Amino acid sequence: MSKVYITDTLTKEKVPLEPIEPGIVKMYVCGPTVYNYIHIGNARPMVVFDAFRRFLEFIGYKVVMVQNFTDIDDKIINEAKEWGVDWKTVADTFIAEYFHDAHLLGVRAANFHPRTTDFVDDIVNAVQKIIKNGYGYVAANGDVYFSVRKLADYGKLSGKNPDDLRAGARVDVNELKRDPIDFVLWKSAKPGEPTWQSPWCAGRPGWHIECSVMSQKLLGDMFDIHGGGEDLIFPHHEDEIAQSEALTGKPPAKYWMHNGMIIVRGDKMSKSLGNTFLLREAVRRYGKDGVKLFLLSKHYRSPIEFSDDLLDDNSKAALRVHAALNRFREKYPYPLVPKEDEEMKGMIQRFTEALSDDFNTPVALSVIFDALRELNKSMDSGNDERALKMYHLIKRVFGPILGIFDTESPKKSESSAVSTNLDVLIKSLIEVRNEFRKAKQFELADKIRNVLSESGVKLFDTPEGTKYEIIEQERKMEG
Ligand SMILES: Nc1ncnc2c1ncn2[C@@H]1O[C@H](COP(=O)(O)OP(=O)(O)OP(=O)(O)O)[C@@H](O)[C@H]1O
Ligand SMILES: [Zn+2]
Repeated sequence: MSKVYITDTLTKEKVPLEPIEPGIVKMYVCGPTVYNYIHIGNARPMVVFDAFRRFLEFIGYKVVMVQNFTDIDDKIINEAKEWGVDWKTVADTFIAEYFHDAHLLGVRAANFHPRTTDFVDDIVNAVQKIIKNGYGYVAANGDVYFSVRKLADYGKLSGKNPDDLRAGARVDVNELKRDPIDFVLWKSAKPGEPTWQSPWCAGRPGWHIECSVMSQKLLGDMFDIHGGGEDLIFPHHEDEIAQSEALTGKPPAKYWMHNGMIIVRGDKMSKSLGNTFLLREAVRRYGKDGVKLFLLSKHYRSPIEFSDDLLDDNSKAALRVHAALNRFREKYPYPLVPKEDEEMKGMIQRFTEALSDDFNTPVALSVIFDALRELNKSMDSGNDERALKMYHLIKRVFGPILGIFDTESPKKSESSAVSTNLDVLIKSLIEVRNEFRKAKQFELADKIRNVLSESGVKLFDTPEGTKYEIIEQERKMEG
């Protein structure tokens, strides 16, 4: 089995992946809080860790993967209140929508998809143990907090220093915590909120404890890789380490892997900031493989600036691959298996080496595009034998490892025709608005902006011109 290197967030070094149990990689990836449709930022860890898992399987590992759903949280409760339904209806709805989107994107389900509220008994037991071990305390109102100062090396994952955090912390007059940087393990409910029984008060788990408990329950005290977006390093993963050390004396995972953020004009794309581009809309406009190439064409730890143009370029690249695969299959509808020759071996080796080097997908993709060029050349020159080899590499070896090119390219369906027309329509309105602005007829220009905004189309004036985004279209359509 070839050696795989990954960048471990804890040591900040590229280290060889040496699983605790040889041959098996146990991986836990933090999943979404389910109160809305997922956006293209949430899709990044889904795509990256799914592809990483496929790659590990390709080189011979067994992989056990867990991805949780946070199904109770203030934001879920607030949405439920707004819509006049209970929290569970909101959570169930967006878990169903999550699976719809994962399927659309060709992201395989994890082995386990635990939900927080299915583990409340275990969470209560864990909180009790943390208190018993001297790391937790009960506040006057029944909240339970983790006492950060009990851990000498708190902050080691994020590089944050408890004294600096303390200096920057906002201290409430009604402070229940003994130290402003303590974090909540169990929180009491406000009137009307859903509750679970506990020895301290009727309430619900804090956010961080769920992942410590579910990962321990499903993967053991210590597993191999803990993953998620880098926005979770602090406080979520830092606090998970603190909790696991308080519970077992060990950190939860041997390695930490974090994907970089999808950025929109300097901010992280996030449901709570409302600057999202829904994954479903992205797949509709750019195709599943266009979106996946967009997410995999940069190294997983680098940020990606959200850009229509970049998505468009990747969508076109995906179409070029589909066109070549289709052309080959028109001649050979049921292509069989070619004999592996030195050229194929060499390309597989380059591909594998790239992914073994901290999962370098941009380099791996360049091998796919080399194979694409050779496929087209071979078809042009009538070398069908070599064309089959290149087809085989793209369609059956490289594609499945990255989770791309496994379905037919999207046909020009009615919906994509609608979306093309919509794009033309919006761009024409933007042009008209710019004409008005040039003529200093700002009232009319604003009217266009407002009408678009009411239809869920948000305009952004950038140095490269006016761009638009369709915001939360599904919700707008209900109202
Ligand atoms: N902009 C982003 N780029 C890359 N990954 C992201 C981005 N936003 C969230 N993630 C990742 O998506 C997963 C689900 O996160 P979560 O549901 O907290 O998303 P969110 O949009 O940030 O929501 P919220 O606004 O509620 O914090 C996590 O692994 C998180 O790190
Ligand atoms: Zn988590």
